[in-house]
Amino acid sequence: MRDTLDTIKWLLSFIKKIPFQVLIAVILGVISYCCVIYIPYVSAVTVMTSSRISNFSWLIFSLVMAILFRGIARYGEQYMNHYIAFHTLADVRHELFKKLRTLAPAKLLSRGKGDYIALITSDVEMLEIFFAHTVSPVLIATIMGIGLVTYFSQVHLVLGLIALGAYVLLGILVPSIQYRQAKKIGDDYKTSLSNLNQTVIEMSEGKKDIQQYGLKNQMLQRLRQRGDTLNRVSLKKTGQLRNIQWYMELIIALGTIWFVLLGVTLSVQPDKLIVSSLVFVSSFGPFIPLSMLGNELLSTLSSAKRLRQVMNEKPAVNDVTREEPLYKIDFESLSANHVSFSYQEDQPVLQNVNLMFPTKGFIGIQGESGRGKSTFLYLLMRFFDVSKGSININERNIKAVNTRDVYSIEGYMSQTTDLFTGTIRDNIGLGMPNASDELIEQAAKKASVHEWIMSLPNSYDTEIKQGKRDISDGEKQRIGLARLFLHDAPVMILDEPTSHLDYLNEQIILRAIEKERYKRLIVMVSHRETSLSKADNVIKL
Ligand SMILES: Nc1ncnc2c1ncn2[C@@H]1O[C@H](COP(=O)(O)OP(=O)(O)OP(=O)(O)O)[C@@H](O)[C@H]1O
Repeated sequence: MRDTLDTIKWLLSFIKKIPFQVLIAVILGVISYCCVIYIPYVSAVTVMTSSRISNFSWLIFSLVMAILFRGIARYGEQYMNHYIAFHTLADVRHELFKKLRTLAPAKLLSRGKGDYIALITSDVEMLEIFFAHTVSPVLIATIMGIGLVTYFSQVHLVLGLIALGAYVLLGILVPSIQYRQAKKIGDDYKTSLSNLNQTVIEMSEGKKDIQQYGLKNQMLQRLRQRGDTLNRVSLKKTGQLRNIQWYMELIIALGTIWFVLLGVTLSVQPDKLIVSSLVFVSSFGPFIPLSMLGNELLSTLSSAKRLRQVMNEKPAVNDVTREEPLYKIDFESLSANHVSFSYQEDQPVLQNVNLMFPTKGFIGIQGESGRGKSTFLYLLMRFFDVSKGSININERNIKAVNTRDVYSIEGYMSQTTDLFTGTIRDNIGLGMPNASDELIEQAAKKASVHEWIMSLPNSYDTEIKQGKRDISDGEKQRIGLARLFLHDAPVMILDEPTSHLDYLNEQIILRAIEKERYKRLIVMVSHRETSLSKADNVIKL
């Protein structure tokens, strides 16, 4: 419960930034429902109190005006609600991306891609229900409820109480019962949707293995199972919605019968009873959307809770921005001093590692699989903070070096290079968007990828399309290397850059790296003897 309230507070904090728009939406909503009620009210009153034809022409005029105002106000209310929703959704997305940037890369390593996609797309989209269909409708229903109950109470207190009861049932009780009933379904729905997303991604990425190992039927079965689970949960959701419509109609029908019967029993004046009954029948408009809200709000709140969880997650490391700057020309030393590290308590990955790197040269790092070689490189890059000891740059603890300085002194490259949608030029110049063509070509030449690029029809302007597999791993790695050379950091940290490559491509990359050993420090993790044989010194972890 506390968590739900905190989540609602969190959602409201976005709405609070645009109170004026919310106020307009509420005013327009109230006007629109007043117009709806005004139509039967004025018709009944005119019919009962007048027989003059001129009054009927006034009635027609006022009905036309009411319909017109109703249309305009309703459109305006919907427009404002969606304006509020899109504005706040953009705000949420902005905050989410900002947060993901602080969590990257350490805290994102353990999340599945399906999870991200669900988070960034459907979870954020789900908040629209809250922003567009909850906040102002609740305020409108509250204002309308107070006004209507006051009106009916003036006719007769009991009629006021019946109206109050019907509105409370429709606007509060039905949605909260539905909310409680559907609580589990909301979470199940999200989980099964995210599982289905994950399976589709895995199948798409692992299609070669699926083909090779004859896993087609097995994977299809898994896909079917996950699809069936999602269908089952969706059906449950729809069933609940049907029930709610039932309850709603029952409340309106029984409420109206009680209203008229009690009015007659209590001897309310017949003309007043007729007018107020007509008003009562047409007064449910503001409460019906609320009674349908429980189901929707549940999924919305479970999405919001997931988003809030990410927003509250603490980054593995906090960026340092306020220390005295270091400049890369000043690079003097890099060392690990009594470094220990564990991802989970009591499961040490590295223990008491001591290393002093030279300022220039080619240092290889070797070790059995799982010994923590990649982890050690993460610590050198400060993707994670050490559990004990320290990593020092220029004899200053890396925790007291501005993050931008760490990244300008150290460049990192891993086993695979991710290419982004854009041209090859953009991809090489990723870290230096204003780099001249000359600098980009120089970097590409150093990485031995220039000739291949020139053989493409649009050379450096060749577009790379996401997901298309028309660039080999070797070419990708060489583009990654060119990116690193352009970055021109005095320390290059490489995590098995040739592990996916054939001998020829490995040698091309190694030759490119090797030449740099007199200019900068290269720290390279590798399993391959052929790669490590070129190193000046090989350290075993
Ligand atoms: N993000 C993580 N969260 C928890 N445990 C992790 C994480 N990343 C790695 N590990 C674990 O830490 C240990 C060291 O992993 P690491 O990738 O650093 O080893 P490695 O020596 O580079 O292995 P390999 O040579 O196979 O790449 C492994 O047991 C691994 O399962």
